[in-house]
Amino acid sequence: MDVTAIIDGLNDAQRSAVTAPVQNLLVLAGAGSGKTRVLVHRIAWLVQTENISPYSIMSVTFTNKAAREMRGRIEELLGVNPGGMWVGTFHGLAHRILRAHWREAQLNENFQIMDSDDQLRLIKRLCKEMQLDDTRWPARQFQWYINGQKDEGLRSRHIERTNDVFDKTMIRMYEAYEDACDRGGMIDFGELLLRCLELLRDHNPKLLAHYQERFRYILVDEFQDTNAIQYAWLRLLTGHERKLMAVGDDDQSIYGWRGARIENIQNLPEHFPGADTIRLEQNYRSTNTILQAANAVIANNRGRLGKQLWTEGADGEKISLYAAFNEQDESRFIVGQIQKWVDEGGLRSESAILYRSNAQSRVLEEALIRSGVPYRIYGGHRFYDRLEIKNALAYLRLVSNREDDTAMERVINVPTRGIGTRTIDVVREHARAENVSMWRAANEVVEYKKLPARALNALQSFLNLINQIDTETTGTALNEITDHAIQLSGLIEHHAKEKGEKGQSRVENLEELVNAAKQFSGQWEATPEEANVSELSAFLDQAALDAGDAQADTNQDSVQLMTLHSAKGLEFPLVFLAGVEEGLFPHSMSAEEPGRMEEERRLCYVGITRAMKKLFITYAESRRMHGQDNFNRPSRFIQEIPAEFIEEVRLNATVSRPMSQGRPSYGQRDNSMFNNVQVDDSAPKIYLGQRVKHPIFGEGIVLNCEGDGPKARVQVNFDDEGSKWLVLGFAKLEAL
Ligand SMILES: Nc1ncnc2c1ncn2[C@@H]1O[C@H](COP(=O)(O)OP(=O)(O)OP(=O)(O)O)[C@@H](O)[C@H]1O
Ligand SMILES: [Mg+2]
Repeated sequence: MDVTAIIDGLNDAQRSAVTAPVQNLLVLAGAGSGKTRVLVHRIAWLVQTENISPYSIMSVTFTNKAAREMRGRIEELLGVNPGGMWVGTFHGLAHRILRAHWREAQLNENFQIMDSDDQLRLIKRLCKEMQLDDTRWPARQFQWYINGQKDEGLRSRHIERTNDVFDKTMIRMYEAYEDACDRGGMIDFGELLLRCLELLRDHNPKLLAHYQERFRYILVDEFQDTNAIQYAWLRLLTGHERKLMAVGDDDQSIYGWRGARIENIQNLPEHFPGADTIRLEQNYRSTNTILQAANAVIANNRGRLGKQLWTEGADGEKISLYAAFNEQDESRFIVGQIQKWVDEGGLRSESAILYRSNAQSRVLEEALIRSGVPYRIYGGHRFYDRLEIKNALAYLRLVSNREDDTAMERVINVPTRGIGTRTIDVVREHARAENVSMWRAANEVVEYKKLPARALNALQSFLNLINQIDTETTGTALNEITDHAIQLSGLIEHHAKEKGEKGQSRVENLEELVNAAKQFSGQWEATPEEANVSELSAFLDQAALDAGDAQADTNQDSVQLMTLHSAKGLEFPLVFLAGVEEGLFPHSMSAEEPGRMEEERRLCYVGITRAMKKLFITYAESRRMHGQDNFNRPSRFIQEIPAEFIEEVRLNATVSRPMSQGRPSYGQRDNSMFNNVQVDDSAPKIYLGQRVKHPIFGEGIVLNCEGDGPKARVQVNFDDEGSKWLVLGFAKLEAL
């Protein structure tokens, strides 16, 4: 047996972690210091030198993708397939135990896992049965409550009773939900862990003993993001044995909003006796510049466990900061840089675009599609595949064509409006019998009164709703039709009621669709073949094409797009952090709570440290969000990076940031962004970032200004004519 392959290529600290005797261990270290590498090598070491069978090892990772990669790397090191070893996510592993012991866990043999949409549908049904008014008691709120309780390991019977109506109703729903799940043999994600914990802890000491004996060593990656129940589960499985290796980084804890507890790292030495803490301080991933920038940003957080990270690597290139005029310009810039990278011999798959909110991907995707650059989105749907977008498009499709049965089926009761399955069955039946569309059938069912009055009313109001959206928007612009449809349909309100980031993100996506419509109008010109096609149906076609434009297949070299959250643990030679603006990142939702702001900063630390060679940070001076133009300031995180590590890229010119007065130049420009340029009263009031129109050059955005009064000069970036300097007094600019 050759162990050199396992310990070669490790530094001293890494080697001491890998070769430590079988005991509890905490590896606490910053990004890119080789934590995941240590974990993989330790598994190989245990198998090779401690004679622990792969069958006796469990390794917990954060995503299934990470689990697959880990398996591959272990196999490479060992030279054999580590069959029998359990590598997976907490949910995946709990699922495995439940499948094997469904009877003991009091489940049906064929129990079904519900995803979050199924779960919501069930809760809605219960709301109706319990006659809860869904405006006062949105189903999402129940869902959020139930999942939160399960993450804490609590069933309805464990929750303290109060006289508070809110608490009482939540608990009542939780009880009804538990019953319905048990009857139907269904289990949700949170239930996987909770049920497994109870099975081992409360019901079956023999089974617990079996697994405690079986697993002689348990390893956990990304330990900083474990929540209460995951932690309890680990404590149970390790028992009194000393056999846990946890690797993590308190600075990368980014799931606090989903119940992750950073304290689990602090408590570890107490709950897992004899745990040695090993710190890794050398970073192997990033250039010195990138690493210093990350260190400087995270230094602004308080209460850190404190780590030093250094690298032997070269300084590398400076971080490029690009101030885009708007989000279109930002995307164009990013795509241009990626093309340059590829032209110089790089791979597309070496580049990643990271963003804070899902909605940001649309404009980026469009720029990539326009330039024919293949891309993949991780941990999320492509924009036009997202549930809320498909629903909104279904309304538009019905407005455009009443005979579109798929669209009708999709949204007839979304959001819920009292049209039950029975009603839909009757309509379907009628459509089939008469060989007409669902729409016609629904009209006839109402006309012939084929259902009880309540059902008929509900159906009639749906038909009216579609007609109303249509008539009220005849002759209006495409974005207004879209806006009207998402408002009147109740989709916006429906998602706005959801608690948490998901609802917020769905609302943002819907608003983004309005932006997409507006942009489409600006670009669309009917070809002769399309003379009879309305702008709306052309828009719908394009959306369908975009959605059907198969995600670049795994083998194709493609750019990686993902949210910052899903980028955890990964690394890429070329990274773009897009939309680094106040309000977007840090997200406005985190502004009030100091704890949340620190979590945003950790997210920024995660983002910066994904980059190996080159990092671009971009922000837009004007961005359409929530249906209006926003002029956000550059993110505070940019200001937290020392100026020496940054160079600004602007209008094809690269300038080093002047250090005069110790203030970065963008800070000054940023302040002026909100001040009107002083001009005499006859000239229009122009401010930076504003859209203007020139009689000859057309429309553009004001980028810069010099001087004041009528002689002031402004720089305008015209959509078609490029950037020009003009004297304000003569230019006849019209503010738009
Ligand atoms: N001793 C070493 N010699 C050479 N390369 C190393 C060494 N240790 C780690 N690396 C490389 O450094 C990079 C980062 O390692 P790894 O992903 O394990 O870090 P990490 O601490 O898990 O990072 P993160 O906190 O982002 O999850 C990888 O490309 C890895 O192969
Ligand atoms: Mg890692």
